[in-house]
Amino acid sequence: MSTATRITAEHHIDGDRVPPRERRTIPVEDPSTGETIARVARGDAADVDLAVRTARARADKTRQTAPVERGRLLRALARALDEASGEFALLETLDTGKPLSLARSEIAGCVGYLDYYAGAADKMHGETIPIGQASLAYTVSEPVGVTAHIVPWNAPLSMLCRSVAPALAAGNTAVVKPAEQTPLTALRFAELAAAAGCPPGTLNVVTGLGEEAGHALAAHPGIGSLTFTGSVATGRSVLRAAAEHITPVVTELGGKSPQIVFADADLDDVAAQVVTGFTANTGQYCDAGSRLLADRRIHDELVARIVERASALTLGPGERDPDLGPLISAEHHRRVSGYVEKGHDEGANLATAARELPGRGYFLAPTVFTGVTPGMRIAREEIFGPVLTVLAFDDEDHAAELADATDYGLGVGIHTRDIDRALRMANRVNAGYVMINDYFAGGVAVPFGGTKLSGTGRERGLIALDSYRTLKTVVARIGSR
Ligand SMILES: NC(=O)c1ccc[n+]([C@@H]2O[C@H](COP(=O)([O-])OP(=O)(O)OC[C@H]3O[C@@H](n4cnc5c(N)ncnc54)[C@H](O)[C@@H]3O)[C@@H](O)[C@H]2O)c1
Repeated sequence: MSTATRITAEHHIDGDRVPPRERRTIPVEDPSTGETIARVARGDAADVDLAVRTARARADKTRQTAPVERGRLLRALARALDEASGEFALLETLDTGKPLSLARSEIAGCVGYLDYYAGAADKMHGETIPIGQASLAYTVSEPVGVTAHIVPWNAPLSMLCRSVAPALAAGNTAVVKPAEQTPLTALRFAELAAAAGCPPGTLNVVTGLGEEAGHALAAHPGIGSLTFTGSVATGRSVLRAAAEHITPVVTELGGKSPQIVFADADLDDVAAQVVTGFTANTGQYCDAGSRLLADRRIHDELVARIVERASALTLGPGERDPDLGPLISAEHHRRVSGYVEKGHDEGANLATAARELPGRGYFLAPTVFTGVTPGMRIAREEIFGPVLTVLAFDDEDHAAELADATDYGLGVGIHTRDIDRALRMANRVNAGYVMINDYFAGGVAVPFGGTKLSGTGRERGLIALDSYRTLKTVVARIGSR
Protein backbone atom coordinates (compact mmCIF):
# COMPACT_ATOMS: atom_id res chain seq x y z
CA MET A 1 0.00 0.00 0.00
CA SER A 2 2.79 2.41 0.87
CA THR A 3 4.30 2.38 -2.65
CA ALA A 4 0.89 2.83 -4.22
CA THR A 5 0.13 5.87 -2.12
CA ARG A 6 3.59 7.32 -2.84
CA ILE A 7 2.79 7.37 -6.55
CA THR A 8 1.74 10.87 -7.48
CA ALA A 9 -0.77 11.99 -10.06
CA GLU A 10 1.88 12.93 -12.60
CA HIS A 11 3.14 11.57 -15.89
CA HIS A 12 6.75 10.57 -16.35
CA ILE A 13 8.19 12.65 -19.19
CA ASP A 14 11.80 13.52 -19.96
CA GLY A 15 13.06 11.70 -16.87
CA ASP A 16 10.85 13.68 -14.53
CA ARG A 17 7.37 13.87 -13.02
CA VAL A 18 5.16 16.17 -15.05
CA PRO A 19 1.63 17.15 -13.93
CA PRO A 20 -1.18 16.81 -16.47
CA ARG A 21 -1.97 20.10 -18.18
CA GLU A 22 -5.60 19.96 -17.08
CA ARG A 23 -4.73 18.78 -13.53
CA ARG A 24 -7.37 16.06 -13.72
CA THR A 25 -6.92 12.65 -12.10
CA ILE A 26 -8.43 9.18 -12.21
CA PRO A 27 -8.74 6.78 -9.26
CA VAL A 28 -6.94 3.44 -9.17
CA GLU A 29 -8.65 0.59 -7.29
CA ASP A 30 -7.54 -2.52 -5.46
CA PRO A 31 -9.93 -5.06 -7.05
CA SER A 32 -9.69 -7.27 -3.98
CA THR A 33 -11.56 -4.65 -1.97
CA GLY A 34 -12.86 -2.03 -4.42
CA GLU A 35 -10.97 0.64 -2.46
CA THR A 36 -9.13 3.51 -4.12
CA ILE A 37 -5.40 3.04 -3.53
CA ALA A 38 -4.00 5.87 -5.66
CA ARG A 39 -4.94 8.62 -8.09
CA VAL A 40 -3.02 9.09 -11.31
CA ALA A 41 -2.98 11.81 -13.94
CA ARG A 42 -5.78 11.83 -16.50
CA GLY A 43 -3.68 12.81 -19.49
CA ASP A 44 -5.06 14.33 -22.67
CA ALA A 45 -3.85 15.03 -26.19
CA ALA A 46 -1.64 17.92 -25.02
CA ASP A 47 0.15 15.68 -22.50
CA VAL A 48 0.63 12.98 -25.12
CA ASP A 49 1.97 15.56 -27.56
CA LEU A 50 4.50 16.75 -24.98
CA ALA A 51 5.66 13.18 -24.34
CA VAL A 52 5.99 12.37 -28.06
CA ARG A 53 7.85 15.61 -28.79
CA THR A 54 10.19 14.93 -25.87
CA ALA A 55 10.83 11.39 -27.06
CA ARG A 56 11.33 12.71 -30.61
CA ALA A 57 13.89 15.28 -29.40
CA ARG A 58 15.80 12.51 -27.63
CA ALA A 59 15.56 10.02 -30.52
CA ASP A 60 18.47 11.41 -32.57
CA LYS A 61 20.83 11.13 -29.61
CA THR A 62 19.64 7.61 -28.86
CA ARG A 63 20.16 6.61 -32.45
CA GLN A 64 23.81 7.70 -32.19
CA THR A 65 24.38 5.70 -29.01
CA ALA A 66 26.58 2.69 -29.68
CA PRO A 67 24.41 -0.44 -29.77
CA VAL A 68 26.62 -2.13 -27.20
CA GLU A 69 25.91 0.79 -24.85
CA ARG A 70 22.16 0.38 -25.35
CA GLY A 71 22.60 -3.25 -24.37
CA ARG A 72 24.48 -2.21 -21.24
CA LEU A 73 21.68 0.16 -20.24
CA LEU A 74 19.02 -2.50 -20.68
CA ARG A 75 21.11 -4.91 -18.63
CA ALA A 76 21.48 -2.31 -15.87
CA LEU A 77 17.71 -1.84 -15.92
CA ALA A 78 17.23 -5.61 -15.71
CA ARG A 79 19.47 -5.77 -12.61
CA ALA A 80 17.65 -2.82 -11.01
CA LEU A 81 14.27 -4.44 -11.62
CA ASP A 82 15.52 -7.75 -10.30
CA GLU A 83 16.68 -6.06 -7.10
CA ALA A 84 13.36 -4.23 -6.74
CA SER A 85 11.28 -7.25 -7.79
CA GLY A 86 9.64 -7.68 -4.37
CA GLU A 87 8.33 -4.12 -4.40
CA PHE A 88 7.16 -4.40 -8.01
CA ALA A 89 5.40 -7.73 -7.42
CA LEU A 90 3.51 -6.32 -4.44
CA LEU A 91 2.53 -3.20 -6.36
CA GLU A 92 1.30 -5.31 -9.29
CA THR A 93 -0.69 -7.46 -6.90
CA LEU A 94 -2.34 -4.45 -5.24
CA ASP A 95 -3.21 -2.94 -8.60
CA THR A 96 -4.48 -6.08 -10.36
CA GLY A 97 -5.51 -8.38 -7.49
CA LYS A 98 -3.39 -11.18 -8.96
CA PRO A 99 -1.79 -13.72 -6.58
CA LEU A 100 1.57 -12.56 -5.28
CA SER A 101 3.46 -15.58 -6.60
CA LEU A 102 2.02 -14.96 -10.07
CA ALA A 103 3.02 -11.30 -9.88
CA ARG A 104 6.52 -12.41 -8.84
CA SER A 105 6.82 -14.71 -11.82
CA GLU A 106 5.57 -11.95 -14.18
CA ILE A 107 8.20 -9.52 -12.80
CA ALA A 108 10.86 -12.21 -13.25
CA GLY A 109 9.58 -12.47 -16.85
CA CYS A 110 10.08 -8.70 -17.24
CA VAL A 111 13.70 -9.09 -16.14
CA GLY A 112 13.94 -11.85 -18.75
CA TYR A 113 12.67 -9.52 -21.53
CA LEU A 114 15.20 -6.85 -20.58
CA ASP A 115 18.10 -9.31 -20.45
CA TYR A 116 17.16 -11.06 -23.68
CA TYR A 117 16.83 -7.88 -25.74
CA ALA A 118 19.92 -6.37 -24.06
CA GLY A 119 21.83 -9.20 -25.70
CA ALA A 120 20.24 -8.43 -29.07
CA ALA A 121 21.00 -4.68 -29.04
CA ASP A 122 24.33 -4.99 -30.87
CA LYS A 123 23.34 -7.84 -33.15
CA MET A 124 20.98 -6.11 -35.58
CA HIS A 125 22.58 -5.53 -38.94
CA GLY A 126 21.90 -5.24 -42.62
CA GLU A 127 23.40 -7.17 -45.49
CA THR A 128 25.24 -6.63 -48.74
CA ILE A 129 23.51 -7.69 -51.92
CA PRO A 130 25.59 -8.78 -54.94
CA ILE A 131 24.31 -6.90 -58.01
CA GLY A 132 27.57 -6.71 -60.01
CA GLN A 133 31.17 -5.51 -59.76
CA ALA A 134 30.30 -1.91 -60.64
CA SER A 135 27.91 -1.40 -57.73
CA LEU A 136 27.71 -1.73 -54.01
CA ALA A 137 24.25 -2.48 -52.60
CA TYR A 138 23.65 -2.84 -48.88
CA THR A 139 20.93 -2.46 -46.29
CA VAL A 140 21.09 -0.70 -42.95
CA SER A 141 18.80 -1.55 -40.04
CA GLU A 142 17.67 1.72 -38.46
CA PRO A 143 15.43 2.58 -35.52
CA VAL A 144 11.97 3.97 -36.34
CA GLY A 145 12.47 6.89 -33.92
CA VAL A 146 9.68 7.04 -31.34
CA THR A 147 7.73 3.89 -30.55
CA ALA A 148 4.30 4.02 -28.89
CA HIS A 149 2.98 1.29 -26.60
CA ILE A 150 -0.64 0.95 -25.48
CA VAL A 151 -0.78 -1.64 -22.73
CA PRO A 152 -3.66 -3.68 -21.18
CA TRP A 153 -4.42 -4.30 -17.50
CA ASN A 154 -4.14 -8.07 -17.29
CA ALA A 155 -0.34 -8.31 -17.02
CA PRO A 156 0.62 -4.64 -16.89
CA LEU A 157 4.40 -4.57 -16.51
CA SER A 158 4.89 -7.81 -18.40
CA MET A 159 3.03 -6.49 -21.46
CA LEU A 160 4.95 -3.21 -21.20
CA CYS A 161 8.38 -4.90 -21.06
CA ARG A 162 7.43 -7.35 -23.82
CA SER A 163 7.33 -4.54 -26.37
CA VAL A 164 9.39 -1.75 -24.77
CA ALA A 165 12.50 -3.92 -24.26
CA PRO A 166 12.91 -4.75 -27.99
CA ALA A 167 11.94 -1.18 -28.94
CA LEU A 168 14.72 0.31 -26.77
CA ALA A 169 17.20 -2.37 -27.85
CA ALA A 170 16.51 -1.37 -31.47
CA GLY A 171 17.58 2.19 -30.65
CA ASN A 172 14.27 3.99 -30.24
CA THR A 173 12.78 6.16 -27.54
CA ALA A 174 9.36 5.15 -26.24
CA VAL A 175 6.04 6.57 -25.04
CA VAL A 176 3.83 4.22 -23.01
CA LYS A 177 0.12 4.56 -22.20
CA PRO A 178 -0.71 1.99 -19.49
CA ALA A 179 -4.28 0.83 -18.88
CA GLU A 180 -6.25 3.22 -16.67
CA GLN A 181 -7.04 0.38 -14.24
CA THR A 182 -3.37 -0.54 -13.68
CA PRO A 183 -0.89 2.29 -14.25
CA LEU A 184 1.20 1.94 -11.07
CA THR A 185 4.06 -0.37 -12.08
CA ALA A 186 4.56 1.53 -15.37
CA LEU A 187 5.13 4.77 -13.47
CA ARG A 188 7.50 3.12 -11.00
CA PHE A 189 9.32 1.40 -13.85
CA ALA A 190 9.95 4.73 -15.60
CA GLU A 191 11.45 6.07 -12.37
CA LEU A 192 13.57 2.96 -12.02
CA ALA A 193 14.80 3.33 -15.62
CA ALA A 194 15.84 6.91 -14.95
CA ALA A 195 17.66 5.86 -11.78
CA ALA A 196 19.35 3.00 -13.65
CA GLY A 197 20.87 5.45 -16.13
CA CYS A 198 18.36 5.64 -19.03
CA PRO A 199 18.79 9.18 -20.40
CA PRO A 200 15.81 11.53 -19.90
CA GLY A 201 13.25 11.20 -22.67
CA THR A 202 14.10 7.55 -23.43
CA LEU A 203 11.10 6.04 -21.65
CA ASN A 204 8.06 8.26 -21.11
CA VAL A 205 4.77 7.25 -19.49
CA VAL A 206 1.51 9.13 -19.96
CA THR A 207 -1.43 7.86 -17.90
CA GLY A 208 -5.07 8.42 -18.77
CA LEU A 209 -8.17 7.00 -20.37
CA GLY A 210 -8.09 4.97 -23.54
CA GLU A 211 -10.36 7.21 -25.58
CA GLU A 212 -8.39 10.30 -24.52
CA ALA A 213 -4.66 9.66 -23.99
CA GLY A 214 -4.70 6.29 -25.80
CA HIS A 215 -6.44 7.65 -28.86
CA ALA A 216 -4.17 10.71 -28.95
CA LEU A 217 -1.10 8.49 -28.90
CA ALA A 218 -2.35 6.19 -31.66
CA ALA A 219 -3.25 9.20 -33.81
CA HIS A 220 -0.02 11.14 -33.20
CA PRO A 221 2.00 11.91 -36.34
CA GLY A 222 5.30 11.81 -34.44
CA ILE A 223 5.39 8.08 -33.65
CA GLY A 224 7.26 5.66 -35.90
CA SER A 225 5.44 2.53 -34.78
CA LEU A 226 2.66 1.50 -32.43
CA THR A 227 2.25 -1.67 -30.42
CA PHE A 228 -1.26 -2.21 -29.16
CA THR A 229 -2.18 -5.03 -26.80
CA GLY A 230 -5.84 -5.23 -25.84
CA SER A 231 -9.31 -6.06 -27.10
CA VAL A 232 -10.42 -6.48 -30.69
CA ALA A 233 -12.83 -3.53 -30.51
CA THR A 234 -10.10 -1.16 -29.31
CA GLY A 235 -7.66 -2.69 -31.78
CA ARG A 236 -9.95 -1.67 -34.63
CA SER A 237 -10.21 1.86 -33.30
CA VAL A 238 -6.43 2.11 -32.85
CA LEU A 239 -5.82 0.85 -36.40
CA ARG A 240 -8.20 3.49 -37.76
CA ALA A 241 -6.43 6.24 -35.79
CA ALA A 242 -2.98 5.05 -36.92
CA ALA A 243 -4.10 4.81 -40.55
CA GLU A 244 -4.15 8.60 -40.87
CA HIS A 245 -0.34 8.71 -40.72
CA ILE A 246 0.25 5.20 -42.12
CA THR A 247 1.82 4.28 -38.77
CA PRO A 248 2.80 0.60 -38.66
CA VAL A 249 0.88 -1.22 -35.91
CA VAL A 250 1.46 -4.48 -34.08
CA THR A 251 -1.85 -5.71 -32.67
CA GLU A 252 -1.94 -8.36 -29.95
CA LEU A 253 -5.64 -8.98 -29.36
CA GLY A 254 -7.98 -11.47 -27.78
CA GLY A 255 -8.35 -15.23 -27.98
CA LYS A 256 -10.64 -18.20 -27.40
CA SER A 257 -7.90 -20.79 -27.34
CA PRO A 258 -8.83 -24.48 -27.40
CA GLN A 259 -7.11 -27.28 -25.53
CA ILE A 260 -7.65 -30.40 -27.65
CA VAL A 261 -7.43 -33.62 -25.65
CA PHE A 262 -7.20 -37.00 -27.38
CA ALA A 263 -8.15 -40.24 -25.66
CA ASP A 264 -4.56 -41.46 -25.27
CA ALA A 265 -3.45 -38.43 -23.19
CA ASP A 266 -2.41 -38.69 -19.54
CA LEU A 267 -5.73 -37.49 -18.12
CA ASP A 268 -4.49 -36.48 -14.69
CA ASP A 269 -1.72 -34.35 -16.13
CA VAL A 270 -4.09 -32.88 -18.72
CA ALA A 271 -6.74 -32.06 -16.10
CA ALA A 272 -4.12 -30.06 -14.18
CA GLN A 273 -3.05 -28.23 -17.34
CA VAL A 274 -6.61 -27.45 -18.41
CA VAL A 275 -7.42 -26.03 -14.97
CA THR A 276 -4.30 -23.84 -15.01
CA GLY A 277 -5.09 -22.89 -18.60
CA PHE A 278 -8.51 -21.43 -17.83
CA THR A 279 -7.99 -20.16 -14.27
CA ALA A 280 -4.47 -18.68 -14.24
CA ASN A 281 -4.71 -14.92 -13.62
CA THR A 282 -8.44 -15.57 -13.01
CA GLY A 283 -8.83 -16.40 -16.69
CA GLN A 284 -7.58 -12.98 -17.72
CA TYR A 285 -4.78 -14.05 -20.07
CA CYS A 286 -5.20 -13.55 -23.82
CA ASP A 287 -4.02 -17.12 -24.41
CA ALA A 288 -6.17 -18.64 -21.63
CA GLY A 289 -7.13 -22.17 -22.65
CA SER A 290 -10.79 -21.33 -22.26
CA ARG A 291 -12.26 -23.99 -24.58
CA LEU A 292 -11.81 -27.67 -23.88
CA LEU A 293 -12.26 -29.96 -26.88
CA ALA A 294 -12.39 -33.48 -25.47
CA ASP A 295 -12.45 -36.81 -27.29
CA ARG A 296 -15.96 -38.12 -26.64
CA ARG A 297 -14.57 -41.38 -25.17
CA ILE A 298 -12.79 -39.65 -22.29
CA HIS A 299 -15.04 -36.58 -22.02
CA ASP A 300 -16.88 -37.52 -18.80
CA GLU A 301 -13.81 -38.82 -17.01
CA LEU A 302 -11.76 -35.72 -17.91
CA VAL A 303 -14.53 -33.29 -16.95
CA ALA A 304 -14.90 -35.03 -13.56
CA ARG A 305 -11.17 -34.61 -12.87
CA ILE A 306 -11.22 -30.97 -14.01
CA VAL A 307 -14.24 -30.12 -11.85
CA GLU A 308 -12.65 -31.77 -8.83
CA ARG A 309 -9.43 -29.77 -9.24
CA ALA A 310 -11.14 -26.49 -10.08
CA SER A 311 -13.44 -26.78 -7.06
CA ALA A 312 -10.44 -27.14 -4.75
CA LEU A 313 -8.81 -23.88 -5.89
CA THR A 314 -8.65 -21.08 -3.33
CA LEU A 315 -9.94 -17.55 -3.91
CA GLY A 316 -8.82 -14.41 -2.11
CA PRO A 317 -6.95 -11.11 -2.20
CA GLY A 318 -3.71 -11.35 -4.17
CA GLU A 319 -1.49 -10.52 -1.15
CA ARG A 320 -2.62 -13.77 0.50
CA ASP A 321 -1.40 -15.67 -2.54
CA PRO A 322 -4.55 -17.67 -3.33
CA ASP A 323 -4.96 -19.68 -6.53
CA LEU A 324 -7.34 -17.05 -7.93
CA GLY A 325 -7.51 -13.34 -7.20
CA PRO A 326 -10.48 -11.15 -8.17
CA LEU A 327 -11.42 -9.98 -11.66
CA ILE A 328 -10.04 -6.55 -12.48
CA SER A 329 -13.11 -4.32 -11.93
CA ALA A 330 -16.81 -4.18 -11.16
CA GLU A 331 -17.52 -3.57 -14.83
CA HIS A 332 -15.51 -6.60 -15.92
CA HIS A 333 -17.16 -8.70 -13.20
CA ARG A 334 -20.57 -7.75 -14.63
CA ARG A 335 -19.38 -8.70 -18.12
CA VAL A 336 -18.03 -12.12 -17.10
CA SER A 337 -21.07 -12.87 -14.90
CA GLY A 338 -23.22 -11.93 -17.88
CA TYR A 339 -21.54 -14.71 -19.87
CA VAL A 340 -22.25 -17.21 -17.07
CA GLU A 341 -25.93 -16.24 -17.28
CA LYS A 342 -25.79 -16.50 -21.05
CA GLY A 343 -24.40 -20.03 -20.70
CA HIS A 344 -27.49 -21.01 -18.70
CA ASP A 345 -29.82 -19.28 -21.16
CA GLU A 346 -28.18 -20.97 -24.14
CA GLY A 347 -28.83 -24.38 -22.56
CA ALA A 348 -25.31 -25.39 -21.50
CA ASN A 349 -24.90 -27.49 -18.32
CA LEU A 350 -23.11 -26.06 -15.34
CA ALA A 351 -20.68 -28.70 -14.05
CA THR A 352 -19.30 -26.73 -11.10
CA ALA A 353 -21.21 -25.99 -7.91
CA ALA A 354 -21.79 -22.46 -6.59
CA ARG A 355 -19.47 -21.49 -3.73
CA GLU A 356 -18.92 -18.80 -1.17
CA LEU A 357 -16.83 -15.84 -2.30
CA PRO A 358 -14.36 -13.95 -0.16
CA GLY A 359 -15.46 -10.45 0.72
CA ARG A 360 -16.26 -7.37 -1.26
CA GLY A 361 -13.82 -7.72 -4.16
CA TYR A 362 -14.71 -8.73 -7.72
CA PHE A 363 -14.42 -12.48 -7.18
CA LEU A 364 -15.82 -15.20 -9.40
CA ALA A 365 -15.35 -18.93 -8.82
CA PRO A 366 -14.03 -21.22 -11.58
CA THR A 367 -16.98 -22.19 -13.76
CA VAL A 368 -17.21 -25.14 -16.16
CA PHE A 369 -19.93 -25.51 -18.79
CA THR A 370 -20.49 -28.85 -20.56
CA GLY A 371 -22.95 -29.67 -23.33
CA VAL A 372 -21.73 -26.61 -25.20
CA THR A 373 -22.34 -26.41 -28.94
CA PRO A 374 -20.19 -24.45 -31.40
CA GLY A 375 -22.91 -21.92 -32.17
CA MET A 376 -23.34 -20.74 -28.57
CA ARG A 377 -21.88 -17.35 -27.70
CA ILE A 378 -20.03 -18.83 -24.72
CA ALA A 379 -18.28 -21.15 -27.19
CA ARG A 380 -17.24 -18.39 -29.60
CA GLU A 381 -16.64 -15.17 -27.66
CA GLU A 382 -13.75 -14.27 -25.39
CA ILE A 383 -15.07 -14.21 -21.80
CA PHE A 384 -11.77 -13.23 -20.12
CA GLY A 385 -12.68 -14.82 -16.80
CA PRO A 386 -12.35 -18.27 -15.17
CA VAL A 387 -14.98 -19.91 -17.38
CA LEU A 388 -14.34 -23.11 -19.35
CA THR A 389 -16.60 -24.26 -22.15
CA VAL A 390 -16.40 -27.97 -22.98
CA LEU A 391 -17.22 -29.50 -26.38
CA ALA A 392 -16.88 -33.16 -27.38
CA PHE A 393 -15.32 -34.35 -30.66
CA ASP A 394 -15.39 -37.66 -32.53
CA ASP A 395 -12.18 -37.68 -34.57
CA GLU A 396 -9.29 -35.51 -35.78
CA ASP A 397 -11.35 -33.86 -38.53
CA HIS A 398 -14.06 -32.93 -36.06
CA ALA A 399 -11.46 -31.61 -33.55
CA ALA A 400 -9.81 -29.46 -36.22
CA GLU A 401 -13.19 -28.11 -37.33
CA LEU A 402 -14.18 -27.18 -33.76
CA ALA A 403 -10.77 -25.66 -33.04
CA ASP A 404 -11.27 -23.29 -35.96
CA ALA A 405 -14.91 -22.45 -35.10
CA THR A 406 -14.22 -19.00 -33.62
CA ASP A 407 -13.01 -15.71 -35.08
CA TYR A 408 -9.82 -15.95 -33.02
CA GLY A 409 -6.52 -17.68 -33.76
CA LEU A 410 -4.17 -17.23 -30.83
CA GLY A 411 -3.17 -20.37 -28.88
CA VAL A 412 -3.98 -24.04 -29.38
CA GLY A 413 -3.08 -26.80 -26.91
CA ILE A 414 -2.82 -30.37 -28.22
CA HIS A 415 -2.63 -33.25 -25.77
CA THR A 416 -1.79 -36.73 -27.03
CA ARG A 417 0.96 -39.33 -26.67
CA ASP A 418 0.94 -39.87 -30.46
CA ILE A 419 3.56 -37.51 -31.90
CA ASP A 420 2.39 -38.03 -35.48
CA ARG A 421 -1.12 -37.02 -34.56
CA ALA A 422 0.17 -34.02 -32.57
CA LEU A 423 2.21 -32.72 -35.51
CA ARG A 424 -0.62 -33.42 -37.98
CA MET A 425 -2.96 -31.34 -35.83
CA ALA A 426 -0.34 -28.61 -35.41
CA ASN A 427 -0.21 -28.32 -39.21
CA ARG A 428 -3.98 -28.13 -39.51
CA VAL A 429 -4.98 -25.57 -36.90
CA ASN A 430 -5.28 -21.91 -37.86
CA ALA A 431 -3.54 -20.18 -34.96
CA GLY A 432 -0.33 -18.34 -34.19
CA TYR A 433 0.88 -20.43 -31.28
CA VAL A 434 0.60 -24.20 -30.81
CA MET A 435 1.56 -25.97 -27.57
CA ILE A 436 1.92 -29.75 -27.56
CA ASN A 437 1.47 -31.51 -24.20
CA ASP A 438 2.52 -28.37 -22.30
CA TYR A 439 0.03 -25.51 -22.09
CA PHE A 440 1.60 -22.03 -21.60
CA ALA A 441 4.98 -23.43 -22.71
CA GLY A 442 7.39 -21.01 -24.33
CA GLY A 443 9.08 -17.88 -23.07
CA VAL A 444 10.84 -14.74 -24.15
CA ALA A 445 12.83 -16.34 -27.00
CA VAL A 446 9.75 -17.88 -28.65
CA PRO A 447 7.70 -15.70 -31.05
CA PHE A 448 4.10 -15.15 -29.96
CA GLY A 449 1.08 -13.71 -31.74
CA GLY A 450 -2.17 -14.53 -33.46
CA THR A 451 -4.03 -15.08 -36.71
CA LYS A 452 -7.58 -13.96 -37.60
CA LEU A 453 -9.00 -11.47 -35.05
CA SER A 454 -6.21 -12.27 -32.57
CA GLY A 455 -3.98 -9.74 -34.26
CA THR A 456 -1.05 -9.03 -36.52
CA GLY A 457 2.69 -9.09 -35.96
CA ARG A 458 4.75 -11.09 -33.49
CA GLU A 459 6.20 -10.31 -30.10
CA ARG A 460 8.99 -12.12 -28.21
CA GLY A 461 11.97 -13.69 -29.93
CA LEU A 462 14.31 -11.92 -32.32
CA ILE A 463 11.52 -11.43 -34.86
CA ALA A 464 9.92 -8.82 -32.55
CA LEU A 465 12.84 -6.48 -33.23
CA ASP A 466 11.61 -6.10 -36.82
CA SER A 467 8.59 -4.11 -35.58
CA TYR A 468 10.85 -1.43 -34.15
CA ARG A 469 13.31 -1.04 -37.04
CA THR A 470 13.17 0.10 -40.61
CA LEU A 471 15.38 -1.09 -43.42
CA LYS A 472 17.29 1.42 -45.50
CA THR A 473 18.78 0.28 -48.81
CA VAL A 474 21.85 2.00 -50.24
CA VAL A 475 22.97 1.39 -53.82
CA ALA A 476 26.24 2.98 -54.96
CA ARG A 477 28.12 3.03 -58.25
CA ILE A 478 31.77 2.03 -58.01
CA GLY A 479 34.03 4.00 -60.37
CA SER A 480 32.96 5.90 -63.48
CA ARG A 481 30.39 4.67 -66.03
N1 LIG B 1 -2.58 -11.09 -27.69
C1 LIG B 1 -1.92 -10.68 -26.61
O1 LIG B 1 -0.72 -10.79 -26.52
C2 LIG B 1 -2.71 -10.07 -25.46
C3 LIG B 1 -2.08 -9.90 -24.22
C4 LIG B 1 -2.82 -9.38 -23.17
C5 LIG B 1 -4.16 -9.01 -23.36
N2 LIG B 1 -4.73 -9.17 -24.56
C6 LIG B 1 -6.16 -8.83 -24.75
O2 LIG B 1 -6.48 -7.62 -24.08
C7 LIG B 1 -7.86 -7.60 -23.74
C8 LIG B 1 -8.02 -7.15 -22.31
O3 LIG B 1 -7.38 -5.94 -22.12
P1 LIG B 1 -8.18 -4.57 -21.95
O4 LIG B 1 -9.58 -4.83 -21.52
O5 LIG B 1 -7.30 -3.67 -21.16
O6 LIG B 1 -8.26 -4.08 -23.44
P2 LIG B 1 -8.74 -2.64 -23.92
O7 LIG B 1 -8.74 -2.77 -25.39
O8 LIG B 1 -9.96 -2.19 -23.25
O9 LIG B 1 -7.59 -1.66 -23.42
C9 LIG B 1 -6.23 -1.86 -23.78
C10 LIG B 1 -5.53 -0.52 -23.76
O10 LIG B 1 -6.10 0.29 -24.79
C11 LIG B 1 -6.45 1.56 -24.26
N3 LIG B 1 -7.57 2.08 -25.03
C12 LIG B 1 -8.90 1.93 -24.80
N4 LIG B 1 -9.62 2.59 -25.75
C13 LIG B 1 -8.72 3.16 -26.59
C14 LIG B 1 -8.84 3.95 -27.76
N5 LIG B 1 -10.03 4.29 -28.25
N6 LIG B 1 -7.72 4.36 -28.39
C15 LIG B 1 -6.50 4.01 -27.90
N7 LIG B 1 -6.33 3.26 -26.78
C16 LIG B 1 -7.43 2.84 -26.14
C17 LIG B 1 -6.76 1.27 -22.80
O11 LIG B 1 -6.68 2.46 -22.03
C18 LIG B 1 -5.68 0.26 -22.46
O12 LIG B 1 -4.47 0.95 -22.19
C19 LIG B 1 -8.35 -9.01 -23.95
O13 LIG B 1 -9.09 -9.06 -25.14
C20 LIG B 1 -7.05 -9.82 -24.08
O14 LIG B 1 -7.20 -11.00 -24.80
C21 LIG B 1 -4.04 -9.69 -25.61
